[in-house]
Amino acid sequence: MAPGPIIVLTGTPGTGKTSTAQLLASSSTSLTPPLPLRHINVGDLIKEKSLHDGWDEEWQSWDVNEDKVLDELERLIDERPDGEGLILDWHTCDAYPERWPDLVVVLRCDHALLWERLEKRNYPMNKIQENNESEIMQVVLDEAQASYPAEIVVELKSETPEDMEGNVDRILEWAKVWREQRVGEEEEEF
Ligand SMILES: Nc1ncnc2c1ncn2[C@@H]1O[C@H](COP(=O)(O)OP(=O)(O)OP(=O)(O)O)[C@@H](O)[C@H]1O
Repeated sequence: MAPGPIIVLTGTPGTGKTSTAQLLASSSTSLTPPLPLRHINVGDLIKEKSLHDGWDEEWQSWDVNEDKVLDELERLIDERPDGEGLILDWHTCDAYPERWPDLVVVLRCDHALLWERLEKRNYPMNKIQENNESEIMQVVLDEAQASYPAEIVVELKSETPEDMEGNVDRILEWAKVWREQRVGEEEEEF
């Protein structure tokens, strides 16, 4: 069996990547036949495996070492079991090699709603402002569109629980079609 798809799930912090990825990963096993999608929270991985060069006090975040992150992700990609796909959940996406993603999902959210979400998390004001401006200026969407072919980049609204459920359904539908195409290609090669 061939490996499953690599889905890049990106967006400004607070747009709902982790919540969506968790629902997507848990729902993916209920497909028939199952197409397990493993959720990789890249931010957590950076902390757990120390893939950084220390803590940035001003921005209250880790100074990420991209080379280490890419090496670790490459290892996870190469070692994934047959049939398993990966969801790469991170607030940036242009560091990944172009060959990695089969789908790039950019979550979007109204900036006032995003402000509220980040305030609830007790983010420092400079970080709330920076993320808010970034969402208004669609920085992550531009980054995704500049880095990957247009046909694999999709922008999805993530403002309500219904949006999230609809987004997960859409991604699962995409995964089913992706798998059918792969099986067809394998049969042709055979
Ligand atoms: N579609 C949605 N509808 C309602 N609430 C949402 C939605 N998406 C996210 N939220 C809420 O917004 C907050 C941030 O969500 P989440 O942690 O999933 O975002 P994130 O993009 O992964 O953030 P970060 O990049 O900082 O990890 C959470 O409280 C979550 O419950």
